[in-house]
Amino acid sequence: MLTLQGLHKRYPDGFVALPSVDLQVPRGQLVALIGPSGAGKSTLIRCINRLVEPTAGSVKLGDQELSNLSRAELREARRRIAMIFQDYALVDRLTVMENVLSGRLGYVSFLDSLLRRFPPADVERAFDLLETVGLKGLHDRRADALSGGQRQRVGIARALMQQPELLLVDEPTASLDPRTARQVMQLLSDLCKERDLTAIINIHDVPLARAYTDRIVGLQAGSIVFDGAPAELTDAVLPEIYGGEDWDSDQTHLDTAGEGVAA
Ligand SMILES: Nc1ncnc2c1ncn2[C@@H]1O[C@H](COP(=O)(O)OP(=O)(O)OP(=O)(O)O)[C@@H](O)[C@H]1O
Repeated sequence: MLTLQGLHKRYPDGFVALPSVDLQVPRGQLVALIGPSGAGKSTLIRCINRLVEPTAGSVKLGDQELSNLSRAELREARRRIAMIFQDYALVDRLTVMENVLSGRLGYVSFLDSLLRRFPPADVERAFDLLETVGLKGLHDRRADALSGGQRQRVGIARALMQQPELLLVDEPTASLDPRTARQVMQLLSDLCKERDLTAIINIHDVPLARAYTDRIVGLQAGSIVFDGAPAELTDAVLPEIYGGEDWDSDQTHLDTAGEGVAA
């Protein structure tokens, strides 16, 4: 269970991105975080692993309070939380296998990490994960020789190498074509179910959020204005999250025929 209580973020320039967020996410749930640009989605997910430092409030993963950990304790706790990025954040000049194994860097000694020495069990697991994400046979390929969809699959395999309890996913499909975006969302959904993994996905694409997640949380100006099952996110509710006028002119994005057109 992930529990956020009174989570508050004020940036150094005084801007309050999150006034006070309360959210509970049970283990195994896949949550889509939606909302207009600037609503605070990235700030919220980054406050969970403290890539952005919350100004006040509580972030608990299971029984562990994350918001007051020392740097060393935080490093340890971050093993439990993996992140997947829109731009994949791979090292281009390294192979697929090296990128996937880098998910274990938090577990090996400093020297071993410098020399990129990993235990055979890790290498074996990396091969298994590459098969799981549909990249069997591509372990020796340089990361920059992959398609966008393949790169995101490497990012997912690297995240899973960490054996995390929580996945934080930042716009995983924003750089992908609609078909590949659906495949990536299906993969994330399957993996969460199989592994009882909790995930929060910051996503702009409402049809994809509706199709592939268990729960949708709508943010507006840093506050939760919708929290419900995908079926409850009716077209009538969307203007409450996105603001009426802008949304009306964007109705084409509401086509839920399954084509994930980025809004
Ligand atoms: N370092 C910062 N200093 C000041 N304000 C910031 C900083 N980072 C973000 N903000 C502001 O906080 C608000 C929330 O930003 P955030 O990136 O979390 O929104 P978002 O919902 O993820 O937007 P998008 O969908 O466009 O990525 C925005 O108004 C943004 O300008």
